[in-house]
Amino acid sequence: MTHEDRLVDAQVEDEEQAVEAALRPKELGEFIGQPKVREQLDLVLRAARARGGTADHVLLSGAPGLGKTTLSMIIAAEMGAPIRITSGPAIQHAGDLASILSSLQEGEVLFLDEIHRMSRPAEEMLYMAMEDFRVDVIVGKGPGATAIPLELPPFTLVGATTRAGLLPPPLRDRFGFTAHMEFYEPAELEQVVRRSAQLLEVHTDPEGAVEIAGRSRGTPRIANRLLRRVRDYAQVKADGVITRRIASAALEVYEVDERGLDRLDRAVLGSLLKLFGGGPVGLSTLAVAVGEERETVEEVAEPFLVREGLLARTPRGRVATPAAWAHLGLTPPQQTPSGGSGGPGQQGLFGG
Ligand SMILES: Nc1ncnc2c1ncn2[C@@H]1O[C@H](COP(=O)(O)OP(=O)(O)OP(=O)(O)O)[C@@H](O)[C@H]1O
Repeated sequence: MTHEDRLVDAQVEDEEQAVEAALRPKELGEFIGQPKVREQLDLVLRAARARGGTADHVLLSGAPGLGKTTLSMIIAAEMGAPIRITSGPAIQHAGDLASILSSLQEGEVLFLDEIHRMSRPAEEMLYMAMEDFRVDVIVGKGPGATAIPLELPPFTLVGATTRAGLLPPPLRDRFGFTAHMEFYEPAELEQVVRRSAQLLEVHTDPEGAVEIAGRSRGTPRIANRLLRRVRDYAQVKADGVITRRIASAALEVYEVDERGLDRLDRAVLGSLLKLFGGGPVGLSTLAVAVGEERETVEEVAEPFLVREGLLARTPRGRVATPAAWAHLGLTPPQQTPSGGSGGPGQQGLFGG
């Protein structure tokens, strides 16, 4: 199973981009949740506008689908500035960055997604561009190479990263404002669902929105995606109105349970509980039992299970928490005096 196969994955799919664009809030007042980020950003932008200048560089960190691209567009809109969108992996040479920077207009917002994945020479060029609005373009090679300084118009860099800790400190320090985006509360996701339903002209009753929000893993992108699938179901199987019953029946078809776990998550948890007595069990052994690649279990399923407090990664292997037993409606085995579960899948038997 890959990221793309999953309804509850937070990565954006290609065909999803147009509909996402239609659902994006356009101004700060419309942006739901993240109260601290909104309040702080509002101050930064108001102050910049009052000075008649350009806003400070902004770093947004947080998991995929939490609204970093949306917020960068809002920053541009609130500043009345154009926006240029690119990403770290697209900038492999310093020259790529130089050509983007030299074509920016005064006050323009440059959104650099996945900024931690930029090449080293490009990153070093960015330091000077951010601080002095200047770059040195190197012409020629070897001992005859010369650096030609190029003045840039003032601009606002909005960098986005899933992990701010991956950024080298000199880059991190050059941002005037850093915001960490948290996962959304269910009540906030409910608002996201209600707002999107209105834009998509689908009728959702309050309970229907609650049901979708509760299964959206704290992520607006997933909430919007589940809403679209529930809308399909409501249109095909009912009168088009999303009620709690319709939402839960639709998401049962798509195998997304009431806590947002999908088939893969439940397969991992189910194996851990039923075959290995709740662990500890090694990652490789667990992956074989589920019939998936080790990386899929580790990178695709586990982060959410850990965040939900259903699974723990310990030095001795993966361990299910009491909440995992409760979620799958199973009873944990009696503890043996040695502290192990006594289940059939102990680390010693299967290695891993
Ligand atoms: N606070 C919010 N209020 C309403 N809708 C939101 C909010 N945040 C995100 N969304 C919606 O969720 C979708 C994903 O948001 P966005 O593309 O901005 O996420 P992202 O963090 O940039 O993701 P990635 O890191 O994968 O690029 C968009 O359709 C957007 O409309």
